[in-house]
Amino acid sequence: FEMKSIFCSISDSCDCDFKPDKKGLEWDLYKNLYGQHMAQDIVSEAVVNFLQNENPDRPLVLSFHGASGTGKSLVSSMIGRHIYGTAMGSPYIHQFIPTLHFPLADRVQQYRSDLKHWVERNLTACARSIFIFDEMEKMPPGVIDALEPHLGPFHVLFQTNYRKAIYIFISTVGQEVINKVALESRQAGRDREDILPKELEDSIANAVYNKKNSGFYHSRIITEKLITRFVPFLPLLRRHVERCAQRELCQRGECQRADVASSVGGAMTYTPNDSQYFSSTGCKLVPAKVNLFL
Ligand SMILES: Nc1ncnc2c1ncn2[C@@H]1O[C@H](COP(=O)(O)OP(=O)(O)OP(=O)(O)O)[C@@H](O)[C@H]1O
Repeated sequence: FEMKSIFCSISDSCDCDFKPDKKGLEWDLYKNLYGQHMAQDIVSEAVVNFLQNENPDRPLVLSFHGASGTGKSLVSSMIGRHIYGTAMGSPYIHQFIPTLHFPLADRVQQYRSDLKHWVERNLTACARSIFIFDEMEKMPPGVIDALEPHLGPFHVLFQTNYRKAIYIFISTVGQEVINKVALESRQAGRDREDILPKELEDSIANAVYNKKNSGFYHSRIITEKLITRFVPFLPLLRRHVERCAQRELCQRGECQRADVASSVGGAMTYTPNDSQYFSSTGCKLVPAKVNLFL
């Protein structure tokens, strides 16, 4: 480990066992992520461009937003899989879960210092590390700002290159804004695929900045515009839920049971009450419902 760190500092190019499969990532997003045209486009473009760059001038910082079960964790594991060949098993992919790693609001100072040192240590060992912060809505405010200096364009500190890292933040904050735009668009008879990221980005940034008791509340990461892209995940429709069910069935060798996929679609709860467009749990309960109907 020591030798490797020294080598990495000197060469400024410690890429670990970084073997990006850019085509594989694009294909996986296109084929296996349903109903999320914005996430497909933004993630493909941002990640592929970033990976192509031998010497990026700042890290890639993505923030995923949307309701539960819409594919946020799925996309973060796709990114991991196509960069390090394994979703979460790689020593260069680090996942933080606030309720586990930062449970106490009165320990913010301690968490800040732990987080900063921990990220620095990992980037010294592997400049292409990936850091995934799940459930940002549950992180005590202030903790994440410890990373502010690392997310910007300036950092080559103590010979560690901080600009090759990928940070992914995941949260449900912003779902109201996203779901509102999805609903209005549907009511206006507009195609779902016509919703553009630029209609949502500013409102998502506002929502996270103003959401009390959550990770980005009054965070300088937002005011300093250190998030490369906000990635909106739309609420899923019944047809997407049925596709999730169909895929689950195929994985179990029951591909022909379209009747089960349809029953699963029928068994979900949909919102809003009157029009029943959007699955309130996305595809999350699909495996459980498949068990029920199979
Ligand atoms: N858009 C989608 N396309 C295909 N499969 C999906 C999609 N959304 C969810 N799924 C399926 O549902 C499961 C749960 O989704 P996922 O964990 O990605 O949700 P999430 O958005 O991260 O929600 P949460 O915040 O509750 O964790 C995934 O493993 C995946 O199989």
